[in-house]
Formats: sequence, C-alpha cells, structure tokens
Amino acid sequence: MKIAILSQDAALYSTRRLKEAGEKQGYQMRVIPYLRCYMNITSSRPSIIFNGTPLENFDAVIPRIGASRTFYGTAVVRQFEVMGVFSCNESQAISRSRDKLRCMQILAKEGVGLPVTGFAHATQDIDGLIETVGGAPLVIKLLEGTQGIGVVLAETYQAAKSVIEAFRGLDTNILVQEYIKEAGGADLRCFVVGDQVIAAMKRQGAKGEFRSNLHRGGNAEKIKLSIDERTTAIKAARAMGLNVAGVDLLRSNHGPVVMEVNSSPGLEGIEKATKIDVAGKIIEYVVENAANSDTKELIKY
Ligand SMILES: Nc1ncnc2c1ncn2[C@@H]1O[C@H](COP(=O)(O)OP(=O)(O)OP(=O)(O)O)[C@@H](O)[C@H]1O
Ligand SMILES: [Mg+2]
Ligand SMILES: [Mg+2]
Repeated sequence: MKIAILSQDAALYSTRRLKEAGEKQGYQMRVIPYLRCYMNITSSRPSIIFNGTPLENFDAVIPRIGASRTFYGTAVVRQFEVMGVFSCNESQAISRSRDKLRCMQILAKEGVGLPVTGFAHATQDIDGLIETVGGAPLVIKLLEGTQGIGVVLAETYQAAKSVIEAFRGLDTNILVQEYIKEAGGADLRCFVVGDQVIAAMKRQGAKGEFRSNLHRGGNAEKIKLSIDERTTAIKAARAMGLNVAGVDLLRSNHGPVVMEVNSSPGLEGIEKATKIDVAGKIIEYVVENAANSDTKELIKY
C-alpha cells in the first residue's frame, strides 16, 4: 500500500511520526508538500503533478493542511478524491471544520453541548448581545484568533462592553461566549480516530491564566474521560464528518461542552502526554478504510 502525507514540512513532529509509523507497519510512505503540486483539473483523467511527475497509484492520503492553507490544500485533497484515492478526512469536512462559526452552527443543530455563544459583527445592541449569553463574566473572541491570542475574559459588564466596542471598531467578526469558570483554566483534547477516542489529555493553563493553550505556558497530562465526554467528542467529530479529529471540550456545570473541532490535530502534545502511538492508530485506520472504500462510486466533493 502506498500512502501520501500531504504536509508542507517533512520535519514537523506530526509528519515525521506518521511517516515513521506507516513504514514500521510496512507501507510505502511519501510526504508531499501540497502547495508545490499543480493539477490538471479538466482532463477526463484527472491528475496531480509534483516535481514534473504525476502522482499515481496512491491508495490513500493523509491531509495535514495548515490553517492558512485551507483553500489550496483542500483543492489538492479534492483532486485526489476525484482520482478515486481515499482521504482519511474528506476535503469537504476539512473546509467545514475550518470555519469556527459554521462548526458551532452544525454542532448545535446536531444537539452537541456547546457554551452559550453569540456571534456579531457590528451590532449597535451590545446590551442585547451580552444578555444573550447570560451577562458577565463572559469570554470574547476574535473569530480569526489562534493560540489563545484574541481571547479575552471580561469579568464585569463594563469590561465586556468596552471590549466589544473596541473589537467592533476593528471591523471584524466576534464570538461572545458564556464563561465556563468551573473548567478552572483547563480543557480536554480528545483525539478521535474513526468512531473512537483513542487518546485524551487535559491541558491546564499557567497559574492565574484562564486559557489552557500550551503556547500560553499551559501543561498537559493524560486523562480518563467520562462516558458523557467520550460520547460528546465522538458525536462532534461525526457531525463534522471527520474521521480524524481533535475535539476540545470544557467541563461545565451543564456537562461537557465543545469549544472546537480540529481537522489536523497535532500529534506531539498528545503522544508525549499519553505515551499512546497515535500515529500508528491513524495509519491502521487509513489502511483498513482505504482497502474497503470504493471512493470512485461516491460523489462527495
Ligand atoms: N467560554 C470559555 N470559558 C472558559 N474558558 C474558555 C472559554 N473559551 C475559551 N476558553 C479558554 O481559552 C482557551 C483558548 O480559547 P480558544 O480555543 O477558543 O481559542 P484559540 O485557542 O485562540 O483558538 P484555536 O483553538 O482556534 O487556535 C481555551 O483552550 C480555553 O482554555
Ligand atoms: Mg484553542
Ligand atoms: Mg485550535
């Protein structure tokens, strides 16, 4: 079996581990920097060309598309799909999950627990927006933020109002969210492969920090999930149509709530915290499903 890892950087921990795990299981692994591929999209025999040579005879692809590369990255994944190659996450599902708002709308519709959340751009009715999520304290987020940057805790009504006004001046999209104080500055990363959570860790923010991001000085440890947490993570991944997903949960008074579903979850933090061979489990899933899939019959792009 021949498997392509679509990744811009062969030296990244996740890319290296997937390649290594695949080779260890006896498969032919190749890292393809997708931005350097071009495609013949009109031919009746669709192809992808890399370094002057068509990429042929692949049985499966594992997309590791960077957040800022979603458009071109998903186009390459889609091209593999029209060529009949199995992708462990479909291009459609990756695009869907990259839009945080779309993600929450889908999860809400599917009955997955979420923090009470409002979404706004330039509302004049700031009081109404604050009331929607039950008043202060509340969390305000820039939709485009990452690694905890652009996530603000407003403890009082006045602070919330000032921050929303300031963000409104930036002409940007904002999320206003119920503050889950009882989470105690921690979140749970549930790593879903197929219909199972194969590894889970708890990330705890630095002292006095409500954001648990490892980039903000948090630390991670292995954790055992409750059945409710496990079910929520699996349901969230399924609602998004993702076979491999990192689902982030908060432990709230009203049960587990989903903050985010990631379609290219990193392997380093979770493998180091749990000592689980996550890369190996992804390869096993890919091999089993590439063999059984008949992607040629499906129209799913
Ligand atoms: N409503 C909330 N209540 C309590 N804590 C929260 C809430 N929202 C976010 N946090 C904390 O802040 C951290 C960062 O928030 P979030 O994950 O939404 O943004 P981000 O990490 O910047 O975005 P991304 O995950 O897309 O990179 C979370 O991991 C969590 O610990
Ligand atoms: Mg986050
Ligand atoms: Mg994220």
